[in-house]
Amino acid sequence: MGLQRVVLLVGYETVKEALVDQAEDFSGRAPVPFVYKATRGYGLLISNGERWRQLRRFTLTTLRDFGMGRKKMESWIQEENICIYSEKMQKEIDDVIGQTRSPTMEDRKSLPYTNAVIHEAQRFLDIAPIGVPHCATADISFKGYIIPKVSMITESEDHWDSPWSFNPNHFLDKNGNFNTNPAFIPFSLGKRACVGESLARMELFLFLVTLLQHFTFSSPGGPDIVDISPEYSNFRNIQRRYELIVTPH
Ligand code: HEM
Repeated sequence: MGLQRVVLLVGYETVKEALVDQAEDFSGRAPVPFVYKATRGYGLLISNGERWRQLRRFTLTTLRDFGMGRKKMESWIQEENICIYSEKMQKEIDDVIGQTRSPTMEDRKSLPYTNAVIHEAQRFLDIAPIGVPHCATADISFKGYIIPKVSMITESEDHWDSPWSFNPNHFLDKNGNFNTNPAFIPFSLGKRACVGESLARMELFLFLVTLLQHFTFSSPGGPDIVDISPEYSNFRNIQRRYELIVTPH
């Protein structure tokens, strides 16, 4: 962020109050120096004002035309792949889908544990820990403070039983049913929220379930030697590299 002043919004309620209840005031994108240098201010992510409005409308329409989050997209995603493992997820997937049929988004309702693990992985890995900084569109008033037009605004959250542990129970009720938590906002909220959210969610679910249907993933030194803390943590949390043993079923 260099020497620019930053206002940090902490806690889900504060973030929601700013990005949803006062959406227009907080819809500006801060000129993050390295992004600005790479893009010269062009493109949906970094632009502001009329250019951003037009790009956003165009992008959402185009993604919709390509079928983002729809049935057809589902069948394209089913043909690709990535990784992760857990015996419990594999058992749930075996019981509900088996190993021959491809998963569909409809299956998500019947796979609460797998769905909870995906949500917990996104929460815990926290790849964009401060989101993508916003800026106020004018001198605005928020919670009794005046935030000048150029201030940067970033986000942070804190709403979990054990925020620093990987625990899928953050997304399960006591009967093992999937339970959403409003503080889960990896795609952010409001007018600047991620335009790729439904595509990304579909990919995460279909990739993971397909992989676990066909492979078991293990670590050469056993699970205990895997360090799941990020190797670097700054604007992004960068995860460590691991060696994996991938065994087909
Ligand atoms: C797991 C995957 C993803 C995560 C966690 C993620 C997260 C985010 C976050 C936190 C923002 C900033 C929102 C804000 O400023 O309040 C964002 C913006 C954005 N995302 Fe994503 N995203 C993901 C995948 C995608 C995909 C697949 C696409 C493209 C199809 C995409 C396109 C964009 C664009 C264009 C913006 C800028 C929107 C704007 O400034 O108006 N993202 N994303």
